[in-house]
Amino acid sequence: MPHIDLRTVILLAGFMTALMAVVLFFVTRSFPQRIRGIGHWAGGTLVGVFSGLLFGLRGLIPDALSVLLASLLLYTALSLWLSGTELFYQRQPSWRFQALVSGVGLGLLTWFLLVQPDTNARLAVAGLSLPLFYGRQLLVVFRYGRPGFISRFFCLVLLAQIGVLLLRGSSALVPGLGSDFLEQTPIQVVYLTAYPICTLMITVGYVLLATDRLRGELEYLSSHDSLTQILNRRAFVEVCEWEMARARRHGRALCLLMLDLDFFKKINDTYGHQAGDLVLQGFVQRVGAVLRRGEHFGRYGGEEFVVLLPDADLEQARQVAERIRLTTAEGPAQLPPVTVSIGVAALEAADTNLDCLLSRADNAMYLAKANGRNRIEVAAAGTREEGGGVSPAAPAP
Ligand SMILES: Nc1nc2c(ncn2[C@@H]2O[C@H](COP(=O)(O)OP(=O)(O)OP(=O)(O)O)[C@@H](O)[C@H]2O)c(=O)[nH]1
Repeated sequence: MPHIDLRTVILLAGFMTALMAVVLFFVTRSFPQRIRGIGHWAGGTLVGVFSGLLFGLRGLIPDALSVLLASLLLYTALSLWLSGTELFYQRQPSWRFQALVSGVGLGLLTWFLLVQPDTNARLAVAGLSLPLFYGRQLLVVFRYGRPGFISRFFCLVLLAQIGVLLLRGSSALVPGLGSDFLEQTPIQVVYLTAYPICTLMITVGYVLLATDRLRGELEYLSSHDSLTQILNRRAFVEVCEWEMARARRHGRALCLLMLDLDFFKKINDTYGHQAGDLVLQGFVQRVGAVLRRGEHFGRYGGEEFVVLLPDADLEQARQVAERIRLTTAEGPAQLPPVTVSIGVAALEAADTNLDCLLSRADNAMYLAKANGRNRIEVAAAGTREEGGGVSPAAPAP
């Protein structure tokens, strides 16, 4: 095996991890405060760097510093990392678990340094207790992480780190395989090279997780209405186009509802704009409760909303519209009463684009307004012109 200066490896890895700590501190400062845990990751990385430096000075400084203080810093660093991950996923930090593992680990390390000196026992204690911190992080990411490449990458790196530590810890218990910390044995060379690389990759994982969270939030903000949290017009149109193409490909039905709250201006004028906002939110909540998975709901503008019903024929769509009309009129007692007018249109072969379908639903909705509001009008097949082909089957308010 080629000669590798292990002290240099540790110091170099410490330098690179210190750079990652700086990156994480920048991320902490520039990312929104609501994304929690990044500060803990940055702090843990910095503490870990000092711990690595002390370990690297083994033999040059007293053991109390290069073993005990270094270990204390390492357990602290891993506690901060674990807490950061728990906070990142809106979990309570597991303080008791962290205190227990750190307390038992540090107690045994002190015993095997000062009372009954035994290097292999210390390596075994560290190798078997530190994976508990990584294992718990792994569980948190596995349970609460957003499915996708970044979570998978992070879990794999954590698994690799757990493997490296367990290998080192258990090999210290096998007679003949134990060695001192900076000794040039194959197992120690592998351990002291793999461990810092995994540590570095974990810090890269933290940066990736944080940027992925921010990307997800920006994506949500750009596609959802800020008042009602449903799809905004742009995102709804995208969904509609996708569903229209799918319906055409598979020869399936598709219906669109155009909903407009009645006399909404009066609500604003009578109760104030804030009460108007609450009415809009209450309306969205009630309509959301009527809709099923796979049905899409968007805010088209002001007090105008749209619902897309894949695989629904006109009769099914009319039934959904009626449930929406009823639940709106029932409204909660603590909010100003409101009603809704609804236009229903089904996708037809003649609808060359989404605008055709939207305009037929819109026309039917205007007819519902003209016919007295708080009612449903259905655009009959083949109607393209304003006001044409309205079903008389619409229920009376
Ligand atoms: N509170 C609140 N009001 C809004 C919002 N967006 C639009 N509006 C109001 O909605 C009202 C719409 O009024 P109009 O277009 O005249 O329609 P309407 O009073 O509902 O009458 P009809 O549609 O004919 O039944 C306007 O007063 C807008 O200011 C919003 O986000 N919050």
